[in-house]
Amino acid sequence: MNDLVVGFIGFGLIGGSLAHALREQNPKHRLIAYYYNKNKVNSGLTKAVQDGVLDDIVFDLECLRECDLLFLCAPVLSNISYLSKLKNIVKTTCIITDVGSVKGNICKEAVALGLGSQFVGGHPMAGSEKTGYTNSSSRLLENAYYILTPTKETKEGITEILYSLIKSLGSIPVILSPSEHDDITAAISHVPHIIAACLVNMVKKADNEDKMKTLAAGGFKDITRIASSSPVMWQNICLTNTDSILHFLDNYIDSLNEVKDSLSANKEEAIFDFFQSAGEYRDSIPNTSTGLLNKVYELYLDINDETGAIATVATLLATNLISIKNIGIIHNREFEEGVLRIEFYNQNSCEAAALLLRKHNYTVYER
Ligand SMILES: NC(=O)C1=CN([C@@H]2O[C@H](COP(=O)(O)OP(=O)(O)OC[C@H]3O[C@@H](n4cnc5c(N)ncnc54)[C@H](O)[C@@H]3O)[C@@H](O)[C@H]2O)C=CC1
Ligand SMILES: O=C(O)C(=O)Cc1ccc(O)cc1
Repeated sequence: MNDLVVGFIGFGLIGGSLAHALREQNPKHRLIAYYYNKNKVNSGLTKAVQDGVLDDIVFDLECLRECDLLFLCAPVLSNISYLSKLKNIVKTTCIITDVGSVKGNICKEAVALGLGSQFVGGHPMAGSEKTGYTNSSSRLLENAYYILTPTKETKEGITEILYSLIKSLGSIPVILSPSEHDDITAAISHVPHIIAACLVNMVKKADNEDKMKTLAAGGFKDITRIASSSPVMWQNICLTNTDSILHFLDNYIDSLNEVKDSLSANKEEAIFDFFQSAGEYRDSIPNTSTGLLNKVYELYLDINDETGAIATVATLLATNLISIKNIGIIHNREFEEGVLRIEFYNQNSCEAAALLLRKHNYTVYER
């Protein structure tokens, strides 16, 4: 990729992670971030300059005139409001994209302002409940799906350029329409965040002596981790993807009422089926999770059912200096016969192991 001038508006967890990844991909890109308050500069931005991740902080949107590529990385409503301010500033050749969790409104606004031809919506499907540059890392984007939503008017070639750039940063680009994006993310991200917050608030209300908080175990913590996310960010998401969120919230309320009915009527079989069908679908979700917290580097491998087969694989990897984090036979619906699952410490080891094992005629599955 050529040396680019890349601008950021909003420079926290996601903006910072993109900047890290761009810097690693090509140290010669010029990376600049706009900040809206000259008198109280965000310490993350100053740190990014010290780290050599940013070249400059600018306080005037006019300074973004030189950008070849502009990432809007503030909360969704702020990103939308910047488009009208940028309209008479950016070059016509500048590609404008955003990273917001909702895509319909911003794509519509870009078209309405006449910026549709140079705008492509973007959304890295990776992140965490943490905020700010200090929590950012290029690893956040590694192997993460990164959705791109061109507008009806995006000029030919623009989406392709962004697609290649995203790929070169280690993410997996996927193209969707803005409405399909908003529907999918309402179901798999936005409603689950609301549910996590509801669960926490339910316990908070009932927990008069903090006994519940003290005793809260792994399951509760797993399902509510995302309740610690930025309230501003989630307020913005709820205010912009309202229709899709309401639709899936209605479905969710229906399913809660079904469970309630099964419990009230003591329907043993229905209660069992409820948990079983959820478990089956949950187990079928690929384990190649994204984000800093749960990244898993794993391979699956057919091996002969004979003594020493696992040891042979482990020895082959060890003699090639590839460290194993975990190894074991697994059985699930996808691999009915059972396969060997090997987990590694990082992406490089995982890729090197796949190459090596294939060279030794093993059948390797990467998910
Ligand atoms: N946190 C996550 O896991 C993910 C977030 N997103 C989206 O990325 C965007 C940014 O989120 P994060 O980086 O997580 O949040 P963050 O809170 O870490 O960073 C947001 C940054 O925007 C700045 N900002 C706020 N209002 C601004 C304004 N009016 N003008 C300029 N800058 C402003 C803040 O100072 C902060 O540095 C949001 O639109 C969010 O929907 C997308 C994928 C994952
Ligand atoms: O922390 C998590 O697991 C998340 O779900 C992070 C996240 C938050 C918002 C998005 O639009 C995408 C990903």
